[in-house]
Amino acid sequence: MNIFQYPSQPEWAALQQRAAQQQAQDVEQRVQQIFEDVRLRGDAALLDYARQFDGADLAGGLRVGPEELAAAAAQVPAELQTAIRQAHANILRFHKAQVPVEERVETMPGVTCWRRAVPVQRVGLYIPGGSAPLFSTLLMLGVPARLAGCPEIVLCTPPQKDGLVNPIILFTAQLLGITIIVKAGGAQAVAALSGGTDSVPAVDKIFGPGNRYVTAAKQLATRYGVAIDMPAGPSEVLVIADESATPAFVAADLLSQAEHGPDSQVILLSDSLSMLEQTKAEVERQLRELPRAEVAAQALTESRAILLRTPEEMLYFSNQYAPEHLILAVKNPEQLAEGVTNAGSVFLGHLTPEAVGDYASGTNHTLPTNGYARNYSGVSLDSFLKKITFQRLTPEGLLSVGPVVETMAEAEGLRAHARAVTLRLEALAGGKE
Ligand SMILES: NC(=O)c1ccc[n+]([C@@H]2O[C@H](COP(=O)([O-])OP(=O)(O)OC[C@H]3O[C@@H](n4cnc5c(N)ncnc54)[C@H](O)[C@@H]3O)[C@@H](O)[C@H]2O)c1
Ligand SMILES: N[C@H](CO)Cc1c[nH]c[nH+]1
Ligand SMILES: [Zn+2]
Repeated sequence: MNIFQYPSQPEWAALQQRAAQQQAQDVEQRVQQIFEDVRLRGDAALLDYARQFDGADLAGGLRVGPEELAAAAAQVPAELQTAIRQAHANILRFHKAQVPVEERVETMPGVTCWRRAVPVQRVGLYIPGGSAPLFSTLLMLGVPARLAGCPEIVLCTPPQKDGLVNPIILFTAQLLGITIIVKAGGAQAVAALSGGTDSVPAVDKIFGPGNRYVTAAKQLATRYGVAIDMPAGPSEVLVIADESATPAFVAADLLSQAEHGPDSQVILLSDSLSMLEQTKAEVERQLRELPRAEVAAQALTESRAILLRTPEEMLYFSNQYAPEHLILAVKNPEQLAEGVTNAGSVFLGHLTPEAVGDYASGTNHTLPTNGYARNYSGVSLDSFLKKITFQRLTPEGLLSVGPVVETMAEAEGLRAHARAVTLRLEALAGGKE
């Protein structure tokens, strides 16, 4: 982890660059090939890629069968089952509070308009499984999908080498009542969801994070008329720490995202050189104790510790970078939080590690990365709903709004629009309605 002291503003752009951006073109080409192959060869291509990328022989088929599903719970320790149930309850509670209220609005006398939230009908949930089976991500996607009432939920996740799906993922799927589970990962899973194959139903919207192949494939899927939640790629955290922070806590927070993958990115900002130096030393010390030290160490080669002058300057840097996660490890986090304009999710104070949002506090951990926090929100109940507007006019309503429409339509030169109103107004005048 390199320390940069008081970089000038023109130097900021390089420090804010994501490592993943540099290889984007190679990945896009590869993903395009995979996509075309799956759309052409369907299940046969999925089976080949499972062998090539996941080392799995799926002779038994691409779908998880009832026996595999039923056998899962017995392999999940009771303590973990209880923890998953608690996280499920918290996530459900937070997302339930997002249920929209259907309100009828009378814009003019007799003109009533309303908006109804309707679930996206067919959704695909991608659950990463490459280097770690992220069953927590299934809670983050499955809870809002079920709450929204999506009638068809298709889960895709890479198979283990033995051709089975991780039992904790299956246990979580059962808890959520999800039964269509496909053993496919990476770009090939996204391609299958976007066009359908014999084993994979096509969906209307694809959700879920993943590595750079998954993220690039989701973007490609939009060209085929499929919606996506957002580009949620390699994990990131930016920590703003002042001298009140505890270096060991900050180091643990940085490492918690670095351990996700070699392309994760972590950034530390401080107005105290001593805080940067102590945290760097802590990172090196704690790194040695991690089972995924190699992965985290690789991510740390692209990480930065940056000395800036004031809390305002640190916030300005962070808003420009637009991190997926922002930790405010400062004396007065509430005040600093007021100024946050670009971030996926924000963690306030010294006792709020980012890890609680990853698992169990209740907020969603599927968040925009790679600077997309500038223009996207994280996944929420809303992501699984479409809002359809409705309206109905009474005779009084037609009399009040009709002339407005006639005038505007004539001014736009759209006579048929005007006539659609005029004919009805004449009918009303003639007593036909
Ligand atoms: N942004 C978020 O909200 C969020 C949440 C959780 C996880 N994540 C991120 O998700 C990612 C999970 O990545 P992962 O790799 O562990 O699992 P993954 O499931 O995303 O990817 C595994 C798949 O990648 C494909 N793949 C691997 N190497 C390939 C290659 N050379 N060419 C083509 N395809 C290849 C394979 O098909 C494999 O099945 C991490 O980067 C993590 O940081 C992000
Ligand atoms: N930090 C990840 C989102 O970037 C989510 C996650 C899953 N498990 C642990 N963490
Ligand atoms: Zn995490």
